[in-house]
Formats: sequence, C-alpha cells, structure tokens
Amino acid sequence: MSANQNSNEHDRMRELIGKIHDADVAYYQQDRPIMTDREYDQLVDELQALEAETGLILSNSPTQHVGGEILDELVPVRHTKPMLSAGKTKQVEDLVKFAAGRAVLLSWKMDGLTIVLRYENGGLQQAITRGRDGIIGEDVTHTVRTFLNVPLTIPIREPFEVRGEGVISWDNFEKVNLSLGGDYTHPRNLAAGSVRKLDSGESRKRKLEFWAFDLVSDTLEHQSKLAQQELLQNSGFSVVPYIFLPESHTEQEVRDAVGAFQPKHFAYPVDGVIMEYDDVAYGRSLGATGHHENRLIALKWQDELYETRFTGAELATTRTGMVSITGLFEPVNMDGAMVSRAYLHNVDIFDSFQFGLGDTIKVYRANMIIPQIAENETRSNTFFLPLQCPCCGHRLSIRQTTGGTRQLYCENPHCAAKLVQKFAHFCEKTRMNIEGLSAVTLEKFIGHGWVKNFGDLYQLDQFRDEIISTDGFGEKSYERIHDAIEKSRSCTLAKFIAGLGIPMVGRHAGRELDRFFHGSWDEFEAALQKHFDFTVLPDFGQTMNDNIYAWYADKEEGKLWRPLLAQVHFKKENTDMESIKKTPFWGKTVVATGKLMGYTRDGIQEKLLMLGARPASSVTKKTDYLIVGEKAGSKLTKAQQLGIQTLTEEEFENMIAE
Ligand SMILES: NC(=O)c1ccc[n+]([C@@H]2O[C@H](COP(=O)([O-])OP(=O)(O)OC[C@H]3O[C@@H](n4cnc5c(N)ncnc54)[C@H](O)[C@@H]3O)[C@@H](O)[C@H]2O)c1
Ligand SMILES: [Zn+2]
Repeated sequence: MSANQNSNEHDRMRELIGKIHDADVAYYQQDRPIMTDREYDQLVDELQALEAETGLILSNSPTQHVGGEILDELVPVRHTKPMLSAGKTKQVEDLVKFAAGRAVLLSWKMDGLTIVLRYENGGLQQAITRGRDGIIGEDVTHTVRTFLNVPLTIPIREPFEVRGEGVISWDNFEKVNLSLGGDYTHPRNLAAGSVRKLDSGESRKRKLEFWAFDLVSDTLEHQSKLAQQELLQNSGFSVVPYIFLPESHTEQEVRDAVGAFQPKHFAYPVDGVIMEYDDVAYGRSLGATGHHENRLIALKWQDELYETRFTGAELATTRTGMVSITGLFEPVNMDGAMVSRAYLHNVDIFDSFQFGLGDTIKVYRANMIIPQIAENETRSNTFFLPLQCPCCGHRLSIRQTTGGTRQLYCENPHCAAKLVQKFAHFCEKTRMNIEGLSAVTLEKFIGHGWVKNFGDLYQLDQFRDEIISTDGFGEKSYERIHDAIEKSRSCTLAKFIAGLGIPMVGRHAGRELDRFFHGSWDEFEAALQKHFDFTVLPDFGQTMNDNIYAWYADKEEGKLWRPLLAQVHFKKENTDMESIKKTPFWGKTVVATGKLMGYTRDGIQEKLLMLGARPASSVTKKTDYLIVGEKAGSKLTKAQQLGIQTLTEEEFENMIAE
C-alpha cells in the first residue's frame, strides 16, 4: 500500500468520525436526528472496515466508546456500572452460534432511550439516563415519575437497580406527535425529548412507559436471567417480552424464535432482537469491550431494498399549520404488503433526494415497519413541491424549526386545518354524536382538503377511494365512519347548536333554544334576524346573548356551518307532549347528585328532559326535587337545609312508572 493511499484512507476515517460525531450530537443531545439510522449505520460500518484494513484506530473513534451526550440543564449522575451498547449483527446464524449449548433469552430490542432506576427500601429513589459514554447520566427522576407504568413502591426492600427502555407506543406517538405539531419523526425522539424535560407537567402528557430488561444486583436471583425477569415482573415492572430457550435447544428452534419477533405485531417501536445468556455468571465472565458487553448480542434486521419509480409528493396540513410531505411511488410489494408512499419529514430531506417524476428510487421498511426512501438513483431534480396549502389554497411559507430543519407552513389563520378541535367538538358523542371520527382522523381528512366545513363531512363519498388508500385506513373503517355520519343527519336543534361551538352556548343552552324555537332552525334564525333578546330565556345572560350575535355575524364561522344546513334535518326533541304532561315532573326543576345506578350524568339529564322537567345543576330555592345517588355531598345538605324534597333513585323510578 502506498503512503499516499494510506493518507487518503486516514482522511476518510477522520471525515467519517466527524460526520458520526455530528449525528450523535443531533441524535442524543438534541433528539433530532440529521440522518436515518440506515445512513448512520453505514458510516459506522465503513469506519469499522477501514479500521480493520489499516490497523489504525483513532482515539476518538465512535467504535471504541458508547455514543451519548448530556444536557447542561439536568443534574449529572455517575453510573454504578458503565452503561454500554450492544454488539450487533445482521446474520441470524450469528445468534445460532452465540446460543450453541447454552440457555438463552431472546427479547425485543425496544427503541427508545435507556433509563436506569434505583430503588431503596421499597421505593423509587432516582432515575438516570444513559448519558455521555454510559458513565455520566442525567437525573430525570421528576419526569420518570410521570410515566404510565413505573412502580413507585415495590415489595423488595433491598437496594438494586433496574435498567430498561423509556418508550412511547405507536398509537400514543401518533396522537401525541400530532398534538405537538407533528415535529417528531419517530417515537424514540419524542420519548427522549420528553424524558429530558425540566418541566414534568409537560412530560406527563407524552404517555411514556418504562420496559425493564436488566436487574442489576449481586444478590437478587443473581444466577439466572430468567429468574430475574420473573422477579421484576412479579414486583410490578413491565418486562420486555422474551422467549426462553433451554440449554437443550436445537438450531432450528433459535431460527424459529427469531422469526417469532415480528415488529408489525408489536405495539411499540423496536430496532432488533436481543439474545442474552441465562447464566448470569457465565455472561459476566465474557467481559466487555469499551463499546459493548459480551453477555448479549443484538440482531438488527437487514433492510431489504426495493426498486421503484418516484411519482410525486402529497402535502397534508396539520392543526398547527405545519404541512407534512409524503413521497409517492409506484406500488411495490414489501414482504406481503403493497406500499406506495413514504413520509419525508421535512423540506431538507425532500430536497436532498433531488427528485424528478419517473426517477428510479430505492425504498425499504425501517425495522420492518416504516416505509422509507433510501436513495434516488436518477436525481433529475425536476420535481418541485407545490407551495400551496392542500386545505385552503393559501401560499405556503418555509419556516426554520427549533430543531434546525425547514418545514412548510400554511400561515392562513382561517385555514380549516387549524380548526381540527372545532370539528372534533362538533362530532363529540354529546353533540352530533359521530362515532369514530376522532381528532386524529379529522386531521387527516381536513389536512388533505377533503373536509373544509361541517357540511363536507356529509359528502365524503367523493373521496372514498383516496381515503381508503391512506395509511391506517381500510374499507371497513371507512364504512363505519360513513354510517355514523349518515346517522347524524337526523338531529335535534339542541345538539346541532351545542356542536357549533358558540362560546358559552353548550348543551344546556342548546336545549333551551330547542324548546323555545320548537326544534326549528328557521324559527331560531328568524329570531336572530329580528334581533331577538336571548336574555329572556332561562339561564341566558348578556354575554351569551352577545356571543350568539358575534358568532352569527362572523363570516368565517358562517363558511363553516352554513353548508351544513343543506345536509341535516331536524327532528323534535320531545314528540309526545300530551303523555309527558301527565308525569309528576312536567315543568319541575330537578337536580340529580351522587352516583346513580341506572343513569350516567348525561343519561339522567336526557331522561328528565323527556319527562318535561328542567334539569338544573345546582340546588336553589327554586329546585323542586333532588334525586340522590351514592356518595351525595353538599347538594344533599343544601337541599335538606332548604327543605327541598329528595328522592332516591328507586323512588324516582317508581314515580315515573305510575
Ligand atoms: N440516525 C442517527 O443519526 C443516529 C445517531 C446515533 C445512533 N443512531 C442509532 O442508534 C444505534 C446505536 O444506539 P445505542 O448505542 O443507543 O443502542 P444500541 O443499538 O447499541 O443498543 C443498546 C441499547 O438497546 C436498548 N435495549 C432495548 N431493549 C433491550 C433489551 N431487551 N435488552 C437489552 N438492551 C435493550 C438498551 O437501551 C441498550 O442501551 C445505531 O446503530 C443507530 O441505528 C442513529
Ligand atoms: Zn391552509
């Protein structure tokens, strides 16, 4: 080898170390990766190959130590034992060799951030991240206390540590990420960003979980890994699911066990499978490198690349105004499923591919789940993003996010995409009662421009095919939502008004308006035009009156609700007036308190309305009856003081049965 060639290789090694370092900082410190794991792993592989070839390893090489950074704001804590990474392979046969003649445990390699919990005297003392080099971590006890499943008090008195992964399930990721503006590309980044917050109130909303994989103790079940996992499980920890293979296992059993780990069927993100010796002493005797311990090995899935053609990009606006970019391509069969789209995260990633229509691209499924575009072989660089909001048509702008990436934004304050909560409110059970139309689903419909106003909900038919082809949607879920929407076409004026979201005009006010205007929208609107004084209605104050007029005059509001009138028809709330008049509750003011056996809170209100009563929420001199359920409190005391007649639930039932 000539000296010149050597120096070329050394330069490349330095360049790789620099790139890997930058990626580490973005990934571990800022929780905002600047490249995919695939690209990162390729850089590390290349560096490792060069190190082997040249026999030179530079002191700051990432192959010699564990990645990781700590935040200045959090308190640093030294680990009792270094937290190392795992040795990796992509060959199942390496696992077969590793396990030969020994009992092993196979478990998911869950993809979040490592967390160490310290327990003493049966209580959680401290929670620490892996941190810099696995030696100095950060104290995150305050946020870990807000996790969904961390045991705070346990039956084990002696001190020990438990290592595990802080994760967010796919479902919770989708919901939480949308509510935060869709800025996170993977549950791992959201989990890491949420655990390392100073404000535990904020992390509480992120729905984090802790899944234990290691008990660190010299005395507790210290001979068998299996016994340790069982002890943790019995003490209240969620333990990473595992398969135990006894010493007598066959090679085929190892392959079958590996095959049983199918990420598609697991609710949490994973990035491989971990194999570890059951014999704890044996595992320890194998020692460690500066990078990983030899008692375990990680299998990473091969990312199989598929070739296809780029066919365009799809934009969808989210509730924060951020516009997501999805790359479209000719459908390819990726182990059994037809895939034709991959999320592109931000403008920088989109630009880096230099797409042109018809370009030959390579796609894969990261960790067997998430479709990703790996490379563009043609790079014709002729396709540009349409800079127009798919929802409102407004020109899009490009904003730099706090994470340093560029995102598309719709700046129109009236863009329907920003009104997802308003639509969700409209669909609620106690309003128009459109079951299955959650905020997440609505966001998709609105963001794609299929729904721009309340009336559009009733005309989704035209987009049936597009809806069914979006991720996470099938024919069945479409039909279910469609049926629920059709059912809601027939509604009462009360629910309709409650769904419009006029400030302070809710269900109670809706019922009063329904009653006063005989369930007729036309009567209600005629009154509005004649400047009717709503304060004459029971419980209507001046502000409510003004809110109604402000809402009616607002043109933007009108664009939302007016198209709805052509889609729904009003039914009367109470049909059989004569028979209702005969009940003892007709025209009476009735309050219910405590827990009732036969009714929910809303249920009893509806029942009272059907009986012609006026349900009220507080006990006053005007109250005629108080229905008393279990654990009644101050309302009962007050009723007794005022001498108001109280009824048990049974007495109430008997009176209406007569
Ligand atoms: N995209 C990027 O820019 C970027 C940057 C840095 C690292 N990375 C990714 O991270 C990888 C390295 O990450 P790492 O060093 O944090 O972890 P690792 O992949 O070396 O794995 C070790 C970790 O696995 C976790 N784990 C999950 N389930 C486990 C189980 N059942 N038993 C034992 N451990 C379990 C533990 O937290 C442990 O610390 C790289 O290969 C790369 O894919 C990506
Ligand atoms: Zn818009």
